Amino acid sequence: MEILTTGEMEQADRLAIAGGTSGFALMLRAGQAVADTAADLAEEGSILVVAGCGNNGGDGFVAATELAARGYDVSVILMCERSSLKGDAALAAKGWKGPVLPCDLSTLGSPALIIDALFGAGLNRPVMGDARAMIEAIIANGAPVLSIDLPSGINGTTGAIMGAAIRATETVTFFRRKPAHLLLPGRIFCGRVRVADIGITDAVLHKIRPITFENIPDYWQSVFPVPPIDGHKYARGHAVVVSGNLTSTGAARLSARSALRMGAGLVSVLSPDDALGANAAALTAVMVRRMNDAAGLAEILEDRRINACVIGPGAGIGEETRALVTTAIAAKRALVLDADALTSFADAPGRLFETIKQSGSADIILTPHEGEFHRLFSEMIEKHPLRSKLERVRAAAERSEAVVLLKGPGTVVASPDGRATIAANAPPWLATAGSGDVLSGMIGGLLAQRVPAFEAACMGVWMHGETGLEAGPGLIAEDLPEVLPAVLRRLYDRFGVDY
Ligand SMILES: NC(=O)C1=CN([C@@H]2O[C@H](COP(=O)(O)OP(=O)(O)OC[C@H]3O[C@@H](n4cnc5c(N)ncnc54)[C@H](O)[C@@H]3O)[C@@H](O)[C@H]2O)[C@@H](O)CC1
Ligand SMILES: [K+]
Repeated sequence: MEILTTGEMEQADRLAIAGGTSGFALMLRAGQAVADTAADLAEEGSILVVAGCGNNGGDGFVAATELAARGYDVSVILMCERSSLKGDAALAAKGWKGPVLPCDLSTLGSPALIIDALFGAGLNRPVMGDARAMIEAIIANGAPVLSIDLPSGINGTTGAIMGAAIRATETVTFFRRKPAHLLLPGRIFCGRVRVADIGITDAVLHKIRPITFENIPDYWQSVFPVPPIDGHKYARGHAVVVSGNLTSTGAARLSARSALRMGAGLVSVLSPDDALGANAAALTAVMVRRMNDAAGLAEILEDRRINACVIGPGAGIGEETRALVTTAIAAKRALVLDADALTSFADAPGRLFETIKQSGSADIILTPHEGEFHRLFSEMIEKHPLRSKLERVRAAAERSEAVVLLKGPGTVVASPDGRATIAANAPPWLATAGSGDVLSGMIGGLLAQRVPAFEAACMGVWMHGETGLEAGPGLIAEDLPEVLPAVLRRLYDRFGVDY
């Protein structure tokens, strides 16, 4: 499902209006959708609408009118003079026949529900003065809040808090979600999000050409790998994972096991001599091969059947790892660079980006967490400190010419061609030691099955989140590959794949 920035949503409104649906008709539908949700949230008791001076307030007036017509006890507070309302908002206010209370914090009372119609997409500066005092009074009131379009104070495009913001119980937005409904901190402030149809047709998307999407199976279903009945293991690819030395081998094994569970036909751990025994003793279906340095890796990669490579989990930081990375890039294998493979370039990220650029490879994925991301892209972050996570990852993909996956709550994946996805399915207990190693392996397993890099990264992130949900609170990283079959089975059922 597409995600629209507030600018793109304005364009959608304009295109719908140009197509013959008036702005006021859109507002009427928006207000009615809000009234429907309000009726679900407050079966009895009074409803207070707090309206701002723009069209978000207009939606609030329509909802108030609709709810009063349904017999609810509704009151409206307006943050400006009624006479200063313009356009559709002024028309909407005309439809409201009840009193309009001035902005007085003492008149909030004890409503069963507050409808937040202060600011929506038009919020364009930090909230101060009366508006901020009102937001704080609504928070202090404690009544459930239904926000229209966005919780007031949240920037729709970045998800940032502009000074102060309402914490909604539920948010009703229109046509498509906005980045703030998925990006943190916005997502936390939205509560449940409902997307209402207000009569804008999907045809407008052909003109808008959105490049941001929710990371859900619908988005990558068309490239989800399903082995054919007559397939054999080599057709499912061979992934290799580079192991660290004797004291740090677990991460690579965890990653390798995840790649195998994800469906790679064969997976090998490439191990230095000192760790061969440890790796061999701990692995069964995953194979072990000796590999001591970049020359050894180059030799192994002469086998064209090895088509995907994961470097980073427990690999160690330094020149040796840098050499392994440049060797794998030069060998043009689909590649996941994680953890130590990224930190090894912290002092000279340009060297990594230049190597990627020269290779012309489209199948390289960088999977940093926030710390590693800062180390690699510090120059860019210093230049544009206020960018949202979405904007930062998109710029990083453009800079590195690789797919960039920034881990954390609300993982964002971006492609150098501009496409990006935001995930919202990961539970917080997924933040545990080794979880990232599993993710890199899952993606490696998808690359081995020849899923294109951007989709493999998106798919891996979503599946990783689902395995977190499946394993539940208390999970440890080892649990994640073990519950992957259950997640895959559900996906097969959802996609209607026979098995
Ligand atoms: N035709 C349309 O464009 C539609 C718009 N809709 C609604 O309209 C909303 C957008 O309306 P608007 O563009 O009028 O914007 P808003 O109603 O979100 O707010 C804009 C007003 O707030 C002021 N403002 C912005 N930041 C402020 C701050 N920090 N402190 C004080 N004042 C501030 C602006 O100067 C402007 O007067 C959407 O969120 C949605 O709820 C819906 O009715 C559907 C149709
Ligand atoms: K609002």
